[in-house]
Amino acid sequence: MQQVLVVDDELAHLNALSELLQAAGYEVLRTRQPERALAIAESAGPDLIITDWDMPGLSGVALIQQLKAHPATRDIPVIMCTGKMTSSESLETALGAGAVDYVRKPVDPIELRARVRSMLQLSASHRALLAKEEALTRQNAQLRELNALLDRQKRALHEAATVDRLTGLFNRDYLMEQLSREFSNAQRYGHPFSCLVIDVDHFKSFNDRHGHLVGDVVLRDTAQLLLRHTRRGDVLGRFGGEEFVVLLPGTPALKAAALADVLRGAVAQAVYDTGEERLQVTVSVGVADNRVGEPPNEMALLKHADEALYAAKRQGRDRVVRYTPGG
Ligand SMILES: Nc1nc2c(ncn2[C@@H]2O[C@H](COP(=O)(O)OP(=O)(O)OP(=O)(O)O)[C@@H](O)[C@H]2O)c(=O)[nH]1
Repeated sequence: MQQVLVVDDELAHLNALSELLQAAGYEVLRTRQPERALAIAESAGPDLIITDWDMPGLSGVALIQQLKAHPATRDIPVIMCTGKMTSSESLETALGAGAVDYVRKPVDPIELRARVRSMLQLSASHRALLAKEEALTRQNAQLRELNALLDRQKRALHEAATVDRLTGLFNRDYLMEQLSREFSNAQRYGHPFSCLVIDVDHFKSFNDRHGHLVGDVVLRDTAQLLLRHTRRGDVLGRFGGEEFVVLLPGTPALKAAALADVLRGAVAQAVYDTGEERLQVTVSVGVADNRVGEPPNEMALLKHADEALYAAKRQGRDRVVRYTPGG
């Protein structure tokens, strides 16, 4: 049942209005004290308030202003009921304060019922709209959360697909993708493009001597060391096992070999302290670019770098060898 709060200091008016509304099927809350009306409105949350204008203590206009200032009662429609509504100024004052309508005293029962009914209908649709808006806001927040979750999952999937778990560098698949892309770009724009293949020397015997776990730590630390010495734009990844690849867009073989030697030297100087032993490893590096030997595609370039790496191994390891055709 819809609830109407009636506020009027005159008992006769209060009774008359209450009876009228009850007869029309509304539940009536009533008070003769406008100050109490605020508390009742806040706790009961009636569907409509009808208030007198002239009341001791708090006038109807002041009551409406206070109701409108409070978030819990702000949206309750208020009808001003008074004999004052003779001038358009007083009508303007009442509506300006926040009343949605007014009725004149003495109250015409038919008019009052009609105004109350239409106001309650309006208020019900207003509430339904507010509820829909709230539901939409909630759904929007849920959608935002879902989107953020999807983004996180997408990032995690992308990372799983492109990152090597042991070292945190790019993995073989990603390296191959980038190799193909950078090779095509370099060929299209006539830019130099180099590739380094870096392999830890005698890693099998290192593992045999110190254990696979220590071997893992060395691979991880070597990866970080290589990362520190490469630039943004260089693509560094673990190709597999104890082999790393660095793609150097915009870099010819000579400069790439200089960088390779910096990387080789950094690895050779690094000391891995196991607590019991201070261990060192070296790397051999093969260097090739898209000019020397004119590799027709990215796989040929990689093969050139691999051939240079094996030449470095043959020549005694811990060194950098540049690819030369027929060499
Ligand atoms: N700890 C560790 N070892 C690995 C990993 N992947 C490959 N290896 C080891 O790396 C070693 C590579 O050995 P080889 O390919 O024979 O080469 P090498 O002993 O390094 O000898 P050269 O390359 O000729 O200097 C093997 O013993 C592999 O088990 C890894 O993820 N962790």
